[in-house]
Amino acid sequence: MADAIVTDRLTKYFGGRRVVNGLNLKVREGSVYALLGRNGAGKSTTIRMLLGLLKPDFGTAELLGEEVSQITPATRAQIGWVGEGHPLYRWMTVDGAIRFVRPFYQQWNGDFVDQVLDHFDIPKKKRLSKLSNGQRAQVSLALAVAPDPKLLILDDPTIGLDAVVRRDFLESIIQIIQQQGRTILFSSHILSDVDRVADHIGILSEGVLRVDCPTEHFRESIRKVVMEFAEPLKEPPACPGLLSSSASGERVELVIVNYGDEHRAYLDSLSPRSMDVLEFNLEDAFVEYTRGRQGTMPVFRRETMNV
Ligand SMILES: Nc1ncnc2c1ncn2[C@@H]1O[C@H](COP(=O)(O)OP(=O)(O)OP(=O)(O)O)[C@@H](O)[C@H]1O
Repeated sequence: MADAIVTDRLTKYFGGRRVVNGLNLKVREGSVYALLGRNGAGKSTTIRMLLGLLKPDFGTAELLGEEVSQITPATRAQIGWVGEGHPLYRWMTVDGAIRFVRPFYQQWNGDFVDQVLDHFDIPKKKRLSKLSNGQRAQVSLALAVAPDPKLLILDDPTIGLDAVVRRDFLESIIQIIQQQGRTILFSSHILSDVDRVADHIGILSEGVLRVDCPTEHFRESIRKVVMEFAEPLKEPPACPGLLSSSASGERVELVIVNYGDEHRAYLDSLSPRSMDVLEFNLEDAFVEYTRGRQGTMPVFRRETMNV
């Protein structure tokens, strides 16, 4: 299947610091790809380069098969996006914002915009400056989806939305877009949303893409092993893929990446009195993975994992 987004060694420096570092990103057509990372990891900078809002210092990016710096108006019209903080001209009314954005696109699903505004009780005559942050977010998401884009790029779209709106609205947008085999790339810190809607995740750490694999694969690859021994160990066991370990008396906890039969056989050989292998949800797996130093993080990539 073709890739809707391809970057090749995409790099950005700010003040001599490399904040996006040789990024090779591939987002397959039809996928919902979540770009994750701790604060300052480089997500918005990456998205701004993809959208042509920021010039890379090195490397290239292609959207829908066209190099970002030379993208044609016809292709641009097939890309919907929402920037961080939902930027809109706040002096406009809701209706005015729709009339302003509408002529930029050949296709426009006006019914969808009306349905969204009705559903969330947003009066069309009201100025954007008089709406709440969450209501403005709803308007800007509706405007981004109205042209029925082939590719939707959203920088932290759930900022300012309450839990009900997040579920109701974001998920329905994703369903609508995905039904037609469209592609979505979004950044987020709400891992429960990501777990529900994203089929693939990328995790940036200090501008480096350390993880690029199916969401489920990442979640299931990280396990916590809790062991009780007859007496305290002199030092916690070391094994390949060990992310962290802690020991308290006879109890030892290990967090291990790519946990498998070899780990089990090795840990069994230490003759623990008991051993439990626990699964993580996506948020806990993300926290365990990203809380360490970058140098100690194992890499999960399509090319190294055959996925
Ligand atoms: N215009 C700029 N000038 C200088 N430094 C910048 C600029 N924009 C971003 N940075 C720096 O680049 C790094 C990456 O920022 P970026 O906004 O891409 O991170 P992020 O992953 O989106 O973070 P967050 O989750 O907090 O939004 C940060 O250290 C930030 O301070």
